[in-house]
Amino acid sequence: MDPDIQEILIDEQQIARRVAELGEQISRDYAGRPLALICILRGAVLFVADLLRAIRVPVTIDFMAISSYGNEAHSSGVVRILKDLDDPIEGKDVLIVEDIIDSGLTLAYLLENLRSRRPNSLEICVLLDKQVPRQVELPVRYTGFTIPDAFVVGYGLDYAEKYRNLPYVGILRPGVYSEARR
Ligand SMILES: O=P(O)(O)OC[C@H]1O[C@H](OP(=O)(O)OP(=O)(O)O)[C@H](O)[C@@H]1O
Ligand code: HPA
Ligand SMILES: [Mg+2]
Repeated sequence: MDPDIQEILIDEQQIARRVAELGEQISRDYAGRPLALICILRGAVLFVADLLRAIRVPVTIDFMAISSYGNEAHSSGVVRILKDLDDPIEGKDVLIVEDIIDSGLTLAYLLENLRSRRPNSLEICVLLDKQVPRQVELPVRYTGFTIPDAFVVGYGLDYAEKYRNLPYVGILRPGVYSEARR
């Protein structure tokens, strides 16, 4: 295990099993409706790659890059679009794919922004739902796992751009980000 990781929360096999279940559920729900996935870069890239392969109905994928954490362990509160979608979503059945919902600020911003583009439907799929008092309540349709209030990394999630390559989701040793602040 990486020495910066305090504890593995969700291992590779648990992730694979849950992603397969989500793929089946999404395939049932969207049967007969062409589905447009929107992957929120960068954190959701591993999740979406696995989820896409678990979906058995016609599906397209587009990418949007958003950032609010920068190199910090807390949200800056300012959500910025770093890269917009390539294709219009008007009239489409859209599913936003995110790695984690924490404060909810990123998804609240995205919902409002994407709703204004008039999709036929707009739903949210998150791998991790962190149990924190939400600053904004959000209708999350598909959730992989609920996790405790700790800063996690791995399977796409980073701290200061590191640890995205870990195959599991683990709690980052708090010393790693407190030492970085000095
Ligand atoms: O619910 P919130 O408090 O808004 O936090 C969730 C968001 O924060 C992280 O993105 P980040 O800004 O770190 O960008 P990244 O995906 O490129 O790491 C994460 O990937 C989510 O998009
Ligand atoms: O716990 C987290 N880890 C990584 N990125 C995040 N963005 C919001 N919360 C987190
Ligand atoms: Mg990040």
